[in-house]
Amino acid sequence: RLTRPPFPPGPNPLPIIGNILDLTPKELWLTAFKWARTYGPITHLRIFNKSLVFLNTPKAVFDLLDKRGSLYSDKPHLVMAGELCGCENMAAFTPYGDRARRQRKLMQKAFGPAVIPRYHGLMQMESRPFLSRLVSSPLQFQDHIRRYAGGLTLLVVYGHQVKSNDDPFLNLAEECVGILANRIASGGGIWPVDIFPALKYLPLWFPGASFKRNAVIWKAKMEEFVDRPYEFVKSEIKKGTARPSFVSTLLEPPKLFSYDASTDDDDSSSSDHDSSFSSHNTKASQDTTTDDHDIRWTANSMYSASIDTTITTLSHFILAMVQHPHVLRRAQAELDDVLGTGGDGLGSSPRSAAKRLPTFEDRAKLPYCDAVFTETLRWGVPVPLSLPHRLTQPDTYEGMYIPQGSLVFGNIWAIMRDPGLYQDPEVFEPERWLARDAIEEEAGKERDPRAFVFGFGRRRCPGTHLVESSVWLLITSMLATLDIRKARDEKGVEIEPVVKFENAVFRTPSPFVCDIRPRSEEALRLIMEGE
Ligand code: HEM
Repeated sequence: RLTRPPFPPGPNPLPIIGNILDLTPKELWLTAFKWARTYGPITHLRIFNKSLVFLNTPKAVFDLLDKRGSLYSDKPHLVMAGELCGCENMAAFTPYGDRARRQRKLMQKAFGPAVIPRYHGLMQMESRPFLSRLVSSPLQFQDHIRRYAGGLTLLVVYGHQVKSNDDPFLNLAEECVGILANRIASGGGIWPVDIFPALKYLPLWFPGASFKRNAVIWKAKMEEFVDRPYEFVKSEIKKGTARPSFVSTLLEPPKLFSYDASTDDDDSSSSDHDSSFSSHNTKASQDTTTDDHDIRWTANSMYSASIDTTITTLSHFILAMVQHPHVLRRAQAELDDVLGTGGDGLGSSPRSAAKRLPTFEDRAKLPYCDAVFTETLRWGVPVPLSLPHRLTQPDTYEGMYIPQGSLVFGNIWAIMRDPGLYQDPEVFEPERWLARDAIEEEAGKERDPRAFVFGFGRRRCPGTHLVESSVWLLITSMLATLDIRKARDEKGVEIEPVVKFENAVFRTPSPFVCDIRPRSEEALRLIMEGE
């Protein structure tokens, strides 16, 4: 003790309980940001005998979470979330080891970069109904995004097609992701029982054991969330009506899903969902040690992780457009130039809307739209403290001691709001990404929000490549066809959107009032085509 280096700096702990009173159940990233400004690249807190470490600079996150990934890729064993609430098998909670590697392999098969082009057709097919739902009930935009994101993953992972916002699987997912993110993981996910595991033996009726009574209810919900869509696929397989999907292809022995990278190029234009899997099913996978349990939980992990993150990102995009009409107009002008214009100029835009919806082939010609997407990720910071990693051995970094078992948070919020990295970081300014080679140059690469907002090292988000395509397509499709602006009251006065962030893990804006409508009659026709 006397010879080891000091802990990283941080707020003074109280005797025994440490810094527990410094933690906030909501928006912990705002407090962690203040610590970063006060204490520098690393902040250390102690909760009873557990260390919490916040890494506040790109150098600190890359040095530790990336370069020392073999030490920093475990996940905390949380008695409350994992054992009592039954989440220990979800990918984001799986300890680093064989099971985590098997799960990530499966996710790579479903959503690795080379596979994504196979879903392009499906995304394009789903984006038009999304726009049409948005136009018919714009105030429910978060419901529509939920349906799009959940629907896309449900179709790809379970072969289930969502037909309404009231879909039972979508409702179940919303309820469970809400419980997980805002109840179980509230305040960083540390409960007294995580500090004193013996508390788990308290009988349910015992005063102060309400956490256990809640855990019983939440665990039952989580199991239902994992099992119901999975059992659905099994029964569809039995009936012979299963759509090809990630789960069905892994479950049907003669059609084990095998991903063969050499076949990517010739299939990239595939435009129907079925071909994402079925055309590649003939070759049985030789290395499949996957069992029912792995498939069940991996499928659920991808599904549950895709919904809130996408809702959050796209809600930030809509908010940014409402608050920055000049950005919307510039992006629309770029799209009009590339897609061609026509029509009557119903909307307030200087032009009258694009002639067709954007496709992935247009992307290279739309640098400003790409800049809007990049800036949305930076400005919105969907998961501001990432998810905690656990350190498996004691470590020393720049003369500071980080104890074994520390929970380590990449403080993405502090990085995305660092004026040393991004001038006027609070300002939504896509132009910052247009400076020549802003992202390609070495210095630019280090600033690219994609290097941060999806987490770090061996636990980095496996959904990044899907998001890169699906969110880009939705953003550009909305820009091409819709005007997004402030709503007006009955006197015609603009209503400023009021936004609150009341979450513990995701930075999801509360629903806000805005006006979303087609840019022109022609845009409306384009949206409604095929309805
Ligand atoms: C804009 C959207 C998204 C953002 C910002 C995002 C961000 C993140 C972050 C910050 C993490 C924690 C990484 C870490 O521990 O270092 C994560 C983990 C994860 N994400 Fe995403 N994500 C998004 C969309 C998705 C989608 C669409 C999927 C599924 C298709 C997905 C699946 C997962 C899974 C399974 C994990 C846990 C990985 C592990 O612990 O090994 N995410 N994500």
